Amino acid sequence: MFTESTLVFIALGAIFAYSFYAVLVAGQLSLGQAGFAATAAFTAVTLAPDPKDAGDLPTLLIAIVIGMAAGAVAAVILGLPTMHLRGVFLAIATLGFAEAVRILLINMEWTGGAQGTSVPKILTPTVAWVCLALVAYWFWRQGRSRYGRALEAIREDELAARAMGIDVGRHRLSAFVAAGAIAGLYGVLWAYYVRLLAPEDFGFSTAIDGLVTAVVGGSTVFVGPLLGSGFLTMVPEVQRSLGIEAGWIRPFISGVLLLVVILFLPGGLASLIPRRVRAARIAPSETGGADLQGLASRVHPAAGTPIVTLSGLGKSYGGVQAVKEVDLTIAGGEVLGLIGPNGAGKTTLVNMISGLIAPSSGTAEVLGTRPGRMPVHRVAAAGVSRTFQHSKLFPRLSALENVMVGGHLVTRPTFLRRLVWLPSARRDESRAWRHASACLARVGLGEKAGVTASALSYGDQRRLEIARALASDPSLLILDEPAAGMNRVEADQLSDLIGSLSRDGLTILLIEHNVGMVMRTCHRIVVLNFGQVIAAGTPEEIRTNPAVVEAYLGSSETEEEAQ
Ligand SMILES: Nc1ncnc2c1ncn2[C@@H]1O[C@H](COP(=O)(O)OP(=O)(O)OP(=O)(O)O)[C@@H](O)[C@H]1O
Repeated sequence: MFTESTLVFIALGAIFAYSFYAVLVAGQLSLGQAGFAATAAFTAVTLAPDPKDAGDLPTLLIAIVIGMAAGAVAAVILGLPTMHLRGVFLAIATLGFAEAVRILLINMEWTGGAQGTSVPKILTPTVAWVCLALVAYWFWRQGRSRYGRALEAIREDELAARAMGIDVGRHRLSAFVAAGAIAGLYGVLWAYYVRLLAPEDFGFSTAIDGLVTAVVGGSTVFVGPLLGSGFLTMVPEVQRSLGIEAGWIRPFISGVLLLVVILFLPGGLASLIPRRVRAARIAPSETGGADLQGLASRVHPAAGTPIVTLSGLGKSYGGVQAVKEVDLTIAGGEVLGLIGPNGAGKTTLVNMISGLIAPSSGTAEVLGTRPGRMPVHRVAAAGVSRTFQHSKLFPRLSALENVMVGGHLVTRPTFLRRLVWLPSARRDESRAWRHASACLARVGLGEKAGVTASALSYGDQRRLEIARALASDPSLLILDEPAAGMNRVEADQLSDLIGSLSRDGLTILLIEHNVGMVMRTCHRIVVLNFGQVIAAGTPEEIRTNPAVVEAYLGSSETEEEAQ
């Protein structure tokens, strides 16, 4: 059953599927890989020496280098203008590129046009499988690195990944370039195996085959493409051995399989060899310990120095003026409460402070940065970290992995060092594990490190967001309704935690509807109503301020008493 050609086609199919996997792990859907493969194949067979002069293996190696470089360059050229596109728009743009390449190649003389060009068959199953092993190895080592976690975080929730300090644009482009290089490798290997290389080998159906193989195999676990290719390549073999001749069976089964996988196995075939892979990532010995292993080393601004200065800050959405002319200073070490009725503009205001939305008027200066005028990850790097009103965890990652992503800014890149097994990479990874574990322990989730974020209770998810925000060692921590859904005991524990973080020198901006907790926890409170600051002062001053009682406290205290 395993003829030489079956073995080669399993390897080639898997390598091509890895070029889809490379971007799917970062949540990108690209169909341009056929174009990269075609560019690489024709460039390589044109530039590489003749095997008769140079020898089979040297020729193949030179062609592989040329092809991977051509694929990567094509990906940079296509990626730069398209990386801001998402989902189906990226798929369509990249598909357009692949079709344009195919049409161009058909109409060129040097490619042999539609007839194609003959290429010596010098690829052996051994070389094909060595190439596959190297590609699989690359993704295996990537998976547990800081870079791999950042890509997964982007796939799970791009906005939260930005807020954790991840440069999303750069990461998406590098994943795209890896896809281009691997598709280039596939193109070259294909060219040197099929004898006749034609632009039609890289059409729309080729791209769909690669995508289906990656998705059926599993696009979140590194063995997925290999499983997918093994499975789909074996379908016609099994069919032949059963004496079934019909040629439509393979595409039909591919289609049905895709449907079954999407409906019942969203993680693909690889999810059938499950959790062990994930669980092994969290050794029990690594989840204990409470010291921060030197990763929390930021020097916080001195108490009392202004770290947030807002002047005339405003934001309007069409006719709605969500925030109007807000002037506010937050001093280092302060715990500042931000309260106000629903729709008062609290979330809009903190979104401007953390750089997620740009103000329509006025200016904001936060820890020396200008949020709204620079990328969110640079504001985060200056020491701003936050939780979100509606949970923005990375749902398919474990609690510990969520917090490790939170530590992106305070940990060193490990991927390239992991490729060559440098011991320093292992040391850095375990420091990152221990740092994340300490953050989890601090919010009381030390025992739940291995639990998938989406499986945690609502209260635990709120705590996990705080642990993740703490992992970046922030100077300014913004908590957007962290006590929502918590009972009184949990809210009191949260209040104690905020107090202890403040004693560590953090500045905290707390948005909360639980007024009792805000009064107990904050040094100063600012009240917003209809986008404007209507009062600011100590908890006692706010409690007795008639305007605040009328606009907000009257109703919310009644609500609280009723609970
Ligand atoms: N993206 C948006 N597009 C249009 N209007 C928006 C947008 N975001 C917020 N608004 C409007 O701006 C106003 C302020 O909303 P915001 O969410 O900032 O209030 P909030 O004080 O955080 O409210 P809540 O306590 O309910 O969370 C509301 O009227 C809201 O409808």
